[in-house]
Amino acid sequence: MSAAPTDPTLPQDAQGILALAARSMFQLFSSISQGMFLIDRSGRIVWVNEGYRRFLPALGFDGVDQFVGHMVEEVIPNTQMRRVLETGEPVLVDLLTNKAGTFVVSRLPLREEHDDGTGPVIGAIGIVLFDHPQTTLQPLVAKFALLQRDLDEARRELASQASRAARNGLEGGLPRQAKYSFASFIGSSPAAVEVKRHARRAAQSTSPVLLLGETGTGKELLAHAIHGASARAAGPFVSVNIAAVPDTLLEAEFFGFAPGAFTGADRRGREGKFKFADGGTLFLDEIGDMPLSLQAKLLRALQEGEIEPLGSNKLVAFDARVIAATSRDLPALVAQGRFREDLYYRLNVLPIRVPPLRARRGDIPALVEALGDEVAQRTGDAPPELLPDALALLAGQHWRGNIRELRNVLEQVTMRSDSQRIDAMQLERILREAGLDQIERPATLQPSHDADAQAALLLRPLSQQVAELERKAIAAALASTGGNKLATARLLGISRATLYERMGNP
Ligand SMILES: Nc1ncnc2c1ncn2[C@@H]1O[C@H](COP(=O)(O)OP(=O)(O)OP(=O)(O)O)[C@@H](O)[C@H]1O
Repeated sequence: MSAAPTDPTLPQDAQGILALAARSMFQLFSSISQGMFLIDRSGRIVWVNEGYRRFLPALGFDGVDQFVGHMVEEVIPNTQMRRVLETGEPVLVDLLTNKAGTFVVSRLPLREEHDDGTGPVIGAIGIVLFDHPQTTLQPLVAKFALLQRDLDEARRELASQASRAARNGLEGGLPRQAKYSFASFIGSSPAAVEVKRHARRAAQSTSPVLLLGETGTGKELLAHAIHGASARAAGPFVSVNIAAVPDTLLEAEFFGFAPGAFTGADRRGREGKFKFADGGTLFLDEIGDMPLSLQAKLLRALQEGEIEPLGSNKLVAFDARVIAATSRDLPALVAQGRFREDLYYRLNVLPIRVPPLRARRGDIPALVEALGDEVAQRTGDAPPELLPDALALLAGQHWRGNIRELRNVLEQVTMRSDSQRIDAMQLERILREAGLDQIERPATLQPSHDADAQAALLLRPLSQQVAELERKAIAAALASTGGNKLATARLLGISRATLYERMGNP
């Protein structure tokens, strides 16, 4: 059988075929990727393709001359190209965030020609696979952001534990003490002052406290502060996040277990969180997620002051003050039969509603300053300075994730901006790049025809304008106190009778 005739336009030797494959792969990547550049052995940019040039303005360059010829880390913030040069290892897929946005990138080493591909590294190639991954790779990026957030929180916690340990002269065996005090709760708006007043009062009592509020509003922070200001401050502060522990492990986590209580259990048995919290405070976070099957046992423990470790048949007394928290609507869960009514009343002795950030927008400048300093300390960058129009833009947002989300935005600002002074336009761009889906623009930042409309609104009878403002203030205060009239009246500095009168005469 004769071999098929070879194509005379193709190289006939293996080396030639490989060289051709490498050339066409290079061209293919150059045309299908969003952009490509090359650096030499010293890390200097030596070439960029057409695609890459469109990122230059966002990186702060007017022309390619300001980019090519410079060291890669001088012109691309947060780049990891140097590592590829140093290790010779490719990074096939990575996320890069800098002031030009977030990108999915590849980094490949370039080696001197060598038969087995192990020649010395003579440069590297950077490829932007996707820009705007927020839209193209939304699920992946959302997951990444979530993981990043958890990692940041864990790092913060570790850092603060380490500094406390250093202060206490401890190496290991950290005491379980309050991490925050009332001073850590930033805010002097009426809603913030009111919630701190309630919490301080709760610290003087021994009854159970129930902290209610959206995610990220500071419920855990307040639980620490209440413990730290209570007579039990010298005792332990022990917390259980009920939503984070699998249902099957919760009972052992709460009450402990006797030696050999179940297959796989530690032979020596273990004490539970109730016992760990003896003499101190037990913080039950996400109590609304407590499985119904365990609620009866929790209720009994709270009523009797005794627990029964799994598999022990023995009752053990404990002495812990309970603070519970939830972002869920407990009365609704009770109505649906998913939360025991008797347990709800047992926990709801001192309820404290923690207002969402949008109900205390006046605290945003102080929070920006405190959280900005904290971010700067961690990243080693200077804290961002937000100009008044940028602060107004922040104040106008909905803040579904509350303080946690605000901190995240400040982290993005520090990471994505070169200048320290940020105005509303820069901030709006960063918010968009950070994936904030809906950006509210406050009236003061609307285009001028809106400003005209605002001016016209001021030219109406004063009584009408005052009544309107009063209605808005009452509605906002009612929303922030969850409809509690006494707290609303206090917040607004009026008597309850006046509040009822104003509500009846809108
Ligand atoms: N008033 C505040 N001042 C300063 N930092 C705050 C304030 N409130 C919350 N934080 C910070 O915001 C983050 C979230 O707060 P925290 O964990 O207490 O909220 P949470 O209501 O318990 O949230 P979740 O329900 O999701 O557990 C924490 O890092 C906390 O330190």
